[in-house]
Amino acid sequence: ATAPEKMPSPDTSTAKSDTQGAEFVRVQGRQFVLDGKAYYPVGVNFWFGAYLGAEGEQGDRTRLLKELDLLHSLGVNNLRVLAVSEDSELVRAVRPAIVNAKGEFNESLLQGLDFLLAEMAKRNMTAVLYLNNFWQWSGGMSQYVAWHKGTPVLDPDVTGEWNAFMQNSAEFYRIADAQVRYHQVIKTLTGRVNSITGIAYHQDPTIMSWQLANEPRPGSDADGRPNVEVYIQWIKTTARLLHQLAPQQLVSTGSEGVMGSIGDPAVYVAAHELPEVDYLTFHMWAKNWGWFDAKNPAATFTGSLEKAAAYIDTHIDIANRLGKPTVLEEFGLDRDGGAFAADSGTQYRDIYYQTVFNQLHERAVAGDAIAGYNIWAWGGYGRSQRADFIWQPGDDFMGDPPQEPQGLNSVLASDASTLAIIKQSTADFASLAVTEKTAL
Ligand SMILES: O=C1NC[C@H](CO)[C@@H](O)[C@@H]1O
Repeated sequence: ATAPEKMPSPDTSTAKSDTQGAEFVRVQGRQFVLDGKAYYPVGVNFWFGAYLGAEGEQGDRTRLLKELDLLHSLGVNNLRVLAVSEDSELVRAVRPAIVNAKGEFNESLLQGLDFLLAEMAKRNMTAVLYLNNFWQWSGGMSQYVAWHKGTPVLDPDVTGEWNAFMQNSAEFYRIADAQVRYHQVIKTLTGRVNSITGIAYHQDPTIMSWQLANEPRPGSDADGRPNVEVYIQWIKTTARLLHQLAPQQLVSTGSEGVMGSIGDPAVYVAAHELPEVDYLTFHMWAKNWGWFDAKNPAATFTGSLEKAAAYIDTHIDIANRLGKPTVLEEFGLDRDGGAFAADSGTQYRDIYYQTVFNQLHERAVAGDAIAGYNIWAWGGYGRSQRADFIWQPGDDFMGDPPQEPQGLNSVLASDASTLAIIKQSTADFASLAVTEKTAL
């Protein structure tokens, strides 16, 4: 489906317009700019922020305020947040969902997003909101495909068949009525008037960027090549729609980089040289990509650091060539020994974080296109009470979505050594922003 030329502008008649003049994050060459100065969004993945912000039993606003205050004390100025989840039978999908098969929205969860954004604004935080998911843990693209086909969703946590799942998710790009549903979701979110601030989402400078999806891929590495053209077209069409509906905010893809582009840098470049894509994103997964084995660190940790350094340089170099900023918006590492318990160590994680932060900062100081990062993922005060660490509806939310053990990659409020490393890094980037001369 292609977006009709003239998009109906969202109804924001009840919205306040006091954001006039409020500064939105902009792109200037390889940098983000805010209020005439270089801006480095540095922070965490906080996928469950809207869930925590919901009123009553569904959410936990008291905890959310504690989390935001702690994050603010660490110098975090940016959160990457799941803005839409789809109602699904996928066994590891988060429940409840924000939108259902009929296109009806869970108003309580959207008010949770309202509350989150309102509280983030008070702490000078900006948000990256992703509008879909290539993976199963929030319904995502495969749920749209199941709605279209009227058949049970292909569940990778049941079949174990991840290549088939990825190819199935990628069918989303080709299904016209799935795109019509998705466009309706986008119009609803960008046009929503925050029930707390009265500001329309598309006029709210707290929202730095609308992101097409979490980790959209053309398909599986083995079979995804035939989908590349429709994948690129999907990015262009969706980004154009977002620029029509939210002209003051940025658009990003949510791509993992080359590893999320069937391993082909040319596919990643083709997706991100599009003028409709304002900045690049990349993610880095030492465990998932077989670099690091927490059970055998002696044999794998040094190699992981080398592979990570190379992956980072490759993606900053591509962004340099494209002349756009790039953000490392996901990276993480297991707790020592692959443990999940909150009292387990983070020796290797701390070295990994410090090493990555050092490289990002060095490249930023050199004037390269690295413009920010988000660690994956903030668990804060959340804890799992389950012997198997598997999330069940009603449990605390942690940085690990429901498809992964709760504690796998989560950075916890009690992880003092890791928090100290994060705090130092955000301070380094904040001082970089102050010292840099940026043309108005
Ligand atoms: O977006 C993601 N990337 C990797 C995370 C850790 O495996 C995962 O939880 C999430 O789906």
